[in-house]
Amino acid sequence: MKDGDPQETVSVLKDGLFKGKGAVVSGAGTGIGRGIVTRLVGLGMDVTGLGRREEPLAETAEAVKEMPGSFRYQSCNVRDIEALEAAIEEAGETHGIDLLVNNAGGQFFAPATEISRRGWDAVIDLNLSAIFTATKAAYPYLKSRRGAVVNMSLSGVERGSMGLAHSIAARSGVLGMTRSLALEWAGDGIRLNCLGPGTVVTSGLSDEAARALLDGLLAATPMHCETSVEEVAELTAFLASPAGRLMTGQLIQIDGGAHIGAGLHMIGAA
Ligand SMILES: CCCCCCC/C=C/C(=O)SCCNC(=O)CCNC(=O)[C@H](O)C(C)(C)COP(=O)(O)OP(=O)(O)OC[C@H]1O[C@@H](n2cnc3c(N)ncnc32)[C@H](O)[C@@H]1OP(=O)(O)O
Ligand SMILES: NC(=O)C1=CN([C@@H]2O[C@H](COP(=O)(O)OP(=O)(O)OC[C@H]3O[C@@H](n4cnc5c(N)ncnc54)[C@H](OP(=O)(O)O)[C@@H]3O)[C@@H](O)[C@H]2O)C=CC1
Repeated sequence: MKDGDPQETVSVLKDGLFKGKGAVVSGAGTGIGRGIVTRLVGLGMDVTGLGRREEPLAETAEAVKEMPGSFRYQSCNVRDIEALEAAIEEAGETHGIDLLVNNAGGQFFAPATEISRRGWDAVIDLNLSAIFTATKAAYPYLKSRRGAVVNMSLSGVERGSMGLAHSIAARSGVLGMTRSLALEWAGDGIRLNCLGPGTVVTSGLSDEAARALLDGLLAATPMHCETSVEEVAELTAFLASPAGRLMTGQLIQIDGGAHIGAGLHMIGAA
């Protein structure tokens, strides 16, 4: 996506769509999270952003300050259960929750034999347990607004992946949880879905080891292209919109066909 404003290029939703609506986005200071905040605030939403570091969150605030909605942020480690519950409650009381985006996440690449129990627990806490905590804490607010949840997953999560046993286990758990809560909460009008982005070039993928993977990831992607932050943001907003009214319990892979192609899951096999 090289020409023009990348968000303009993929924008299909109408201005003011989310005026008066509220959202919580975790991992809001960087990469995909910042892109999602930017689109939601651009569409008129009042958004609370969470993350551990204040500086990137403040940069997100600066980037959206002239937009139609509003953005407030709170430093919060989503692995701290009480802090996360309190942050969700505060956001719910401040502007209501029509949309919860569980985006904070990450892992390290390592073969299973090199993942210690503490390393396993760290990745499960961040990518599975924190999502359960946030979603459960948001339930009363989601219920009163007939809201939506978008959980950030990975392309190819159903296939498994070399070097990501912990992360794939966590995100498979999130998919199971998403589908189970989609059933339990359908009567409340709450919808839950997972998004599986392919390769998104963000700061999270900028260290030397990760960059070395990029060529392999793109070669294994049938469309040989990256997924843009703006594409993930537009799809997230779509899922919260009236057009997404009947979508629940889905894993939507936005990845140039990566999950049906040669196999990102074999990266690192050589
Ligand atoms: C299907 C294939 C798709 C491929 C595409 C994949 C694209 C994915 C992209 C992204 O996810 S982008 C976002 C990327 N950003 C990150 O991943 C960064 C986030 N990572 C972290 O924050 C941390 O790594 C962590 C996993 C949350 C751990 O955080 P914590 O601060 O708790 O860690 P430590 O206290 O340092 O260590 C805890 C424990 O973990 C072990 N460990 C840490 N790194 C490694 C490693 N590289 N290899 C092996 N083990 C590691 C560490 O040693 C500690 O264990 P003990 O030594 O105490 O036993
Ligand atoms: N980039 C990619 O190719 C892909 C990414 N994904 C997933 O998308 C999501 C966003 O990734 P991306 O934007 O690329 O990566 P980033 O590393 O830029 O974003 C991760 C965000 O999560 C926040 N975060 C991490 N740990 C915690 C924590 N314990 N408490 C609160 N916030 C935390 C970080 O903020 P802080 O450090 O300040 O806490 C950061 O803002 C992740 O779940 C990632 O795994 C999925 C597929 C592909």
